[in-house]
Amino acid sequence: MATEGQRVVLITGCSSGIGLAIAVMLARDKMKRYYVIGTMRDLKRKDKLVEAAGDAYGKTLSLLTLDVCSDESVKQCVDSVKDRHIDILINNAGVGLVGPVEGLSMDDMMKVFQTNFFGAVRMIKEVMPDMKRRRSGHIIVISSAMGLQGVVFNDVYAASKFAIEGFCESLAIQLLKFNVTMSMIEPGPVHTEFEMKMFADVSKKEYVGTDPETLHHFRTCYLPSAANIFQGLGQTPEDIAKCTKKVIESPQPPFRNLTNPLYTPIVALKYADETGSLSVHTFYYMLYNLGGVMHVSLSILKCLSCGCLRRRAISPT
Ligand SMILES: NC(=O)C1=CN([C@@H]2O[C@H](COP(=O)(O)OP(=O)(O)OC[C@H]3O[C@@H](n4cnc5c(N)ncnc54)[C@H](OP(=O)(O)O)[C@@H]3O)[C@@H](O)[C@H]2O)C=CC1
Ligand SMILES: CC1=C(/C=C/C(C)=C/C=C/C(C)=C/C=O)C(C)(C)CCC1
Repeated sequence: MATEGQRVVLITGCSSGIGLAIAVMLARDKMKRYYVIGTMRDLKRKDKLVEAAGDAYGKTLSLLTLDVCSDESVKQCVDSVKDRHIDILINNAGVGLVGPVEGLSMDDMMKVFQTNFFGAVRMIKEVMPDMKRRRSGHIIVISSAMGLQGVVFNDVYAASKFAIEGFCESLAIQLLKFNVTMSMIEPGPVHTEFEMKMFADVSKKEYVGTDPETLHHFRTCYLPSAANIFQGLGQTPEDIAKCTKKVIESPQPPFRNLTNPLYTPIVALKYADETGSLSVHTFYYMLYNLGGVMHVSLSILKCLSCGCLRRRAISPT
């Protein structure tokens, strides 16, 4: 149970990846400032978390079952927390989906929205009223850089993250009146099971109904580029946990938090040209003309982010 002065943190989707890393980092906080309730839809998958948490398990970390797609599971879980008191809610549970839209089933698309959008909404609906009443709380959503900028062949996944961004951006304004803070964490690619599941899914699916030309673009242009981008720009779940902890501990937590300075220029294109043409045409060019030399584009991106290109341009000697 939480002790006096500890902040109670409930995290969804802690069986792997980012959720697991955040749970471990907060539960192992040197000053023991957090009492973490790590949740997952199937407690049979708890071993990795328990092992990574070490002696924090049973002290500053406890586990509960929670499926964000079920009203009953969400209510049961929150009701079982002492006084339903949650200081920080971290909506992390999420699933990916890639491929040509015409080759994806409506069921697969709905599952993405059920988890990434309605799952987070269901959690917020259950936890937020208590926070408002107490005039205190912090709601965090592990969104994505794809919640700000669409990426080819990720149409439905990006839409689910845009949806949760729109929902939270609207809600954040009202919540200010109740001293409840809202923050989005927006990672680019991160090496987790998400990446493995995506590539495994792609190798199984046939995308029936997709014309050969589109399938060719997907398989020979997009997939190799995406693999390069994960390899060249991918962060670790611990990087995202560190960024999330910093946001939690900030006296004035920002609403938007891009986690990857190397990916930031990709999102910045959107703000550089409000018509949207710059980003659409740049990504078209990167995908279809630079696909084969994506590693060169990534090096340029890295140099843009670290500033060395600018420095070289200013003093060319
Ligand atoms: N990896 C990446 O490149 C990026 C990921 N993100 C976002 O980060 C979040 C975490 O993903 P990541 O750690 O990478 O991927 P993982 O696949 O490693 O983790 C996803 C977690 O969500 C859980 N989950 C899925 N559906 C449900 C559900 N209905 N109820 C409860 N939990 C569920 C999974 O549980 P189970 O084990 O039961 O399947 C798993 O614990 C997601 O929201 C994702 O969109 C954002 C940007 C980049
Ligand atoms: C192919 C391709 C791109 C791919 C980006 C990818 C694959 C990003 C993945 C992000 C993830 C996985 C976010 C999770 O939420 C760019 C860089 C836009 C440039 C144009 C070509």
